[in-house]
Amino acid sequence: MERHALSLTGLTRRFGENTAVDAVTLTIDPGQFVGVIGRSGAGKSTLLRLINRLIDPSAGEIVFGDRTVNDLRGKALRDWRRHCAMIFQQFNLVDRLDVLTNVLVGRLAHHGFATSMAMQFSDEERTMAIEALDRLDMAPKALQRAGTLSGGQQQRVAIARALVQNPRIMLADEPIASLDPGNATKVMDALRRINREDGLTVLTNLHTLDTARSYCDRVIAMRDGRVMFDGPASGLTDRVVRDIYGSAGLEEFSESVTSTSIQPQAETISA
Ligand SMILES: Nc1ncnc2c1ncn2[C@@H]1O[C@H](COP(=O)(O)OP(=O)(O)OP(=O)(O)O)[C@@H](O)[C@H]1O
Repeated sequence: MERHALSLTGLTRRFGENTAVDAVTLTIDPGQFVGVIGRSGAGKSTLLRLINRLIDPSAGEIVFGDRTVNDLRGKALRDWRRHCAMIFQQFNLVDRLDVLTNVLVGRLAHHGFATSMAMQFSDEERTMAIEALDRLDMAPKALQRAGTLSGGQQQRVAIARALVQNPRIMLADEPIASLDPGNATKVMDALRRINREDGLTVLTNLHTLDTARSYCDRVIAMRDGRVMFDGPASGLTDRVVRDIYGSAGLEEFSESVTSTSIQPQAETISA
């Protein structure tokens, strides 16, 4: 796998008068597990969407290895999006399709028009999809309709779908915001395992401080589009958080959602 640093320089995105991401400059080394935190509207989602070019920057540069991502067009841009797998708060699975087919959807970007329209996949791709599901303890559900799974199970299927893209970077936009604590822990544990086993860079927006502290090597705190803190999770003391967010912000981010000590809970829907 290509292992390159991702560098953002002066990255800016304006929506009319509003500057959602304001001159962000940072470098993410390969294999880092990075959490982006900040209050609602701080620019976290916009930052992720800029990186995978779902939206275009108003100014600044995104560089991955020797590739200037903000200049990419056409096939090169499609390849980049394939290299940056993204998972979302709402999972975005096709409810009526089975789990295995949902994972195989992650392979479509590797296909030409005809085979992708026909949803034709090779045996090798099916094996790859089953292996990805197995890593997330979801292989037994491969033939079940995605819509019948719990939220935590759906998110793990979404991670498997992202993995079969063979990504260089995994972007996760509030991946646990809709999940109960037990499922949130399983999803974060899965991301951490992939990060450690594959050396895959993970960049995830989180809305709880304790999750960032438990899982991230590095935390980036944003406010009004700017980076207010960038450092190891251990540097995020209550004092730093209060300085960045004010005391109201501290309460907002201190609530507990995941904890490495939480025992896995029963899934809300079982097969
Ligand atoms: N497509 C858009 N059009 C106009 N304004 C937008 C658009 N997307 C984001 N914004 C604005 O940019 C700012 C940053 O939004 P963003 O969604 O990146 O914040 P966030 O930190 O991810 O918030 P949340 O935690 O609520 O998702 C907000 O003021 C938002 O209203």
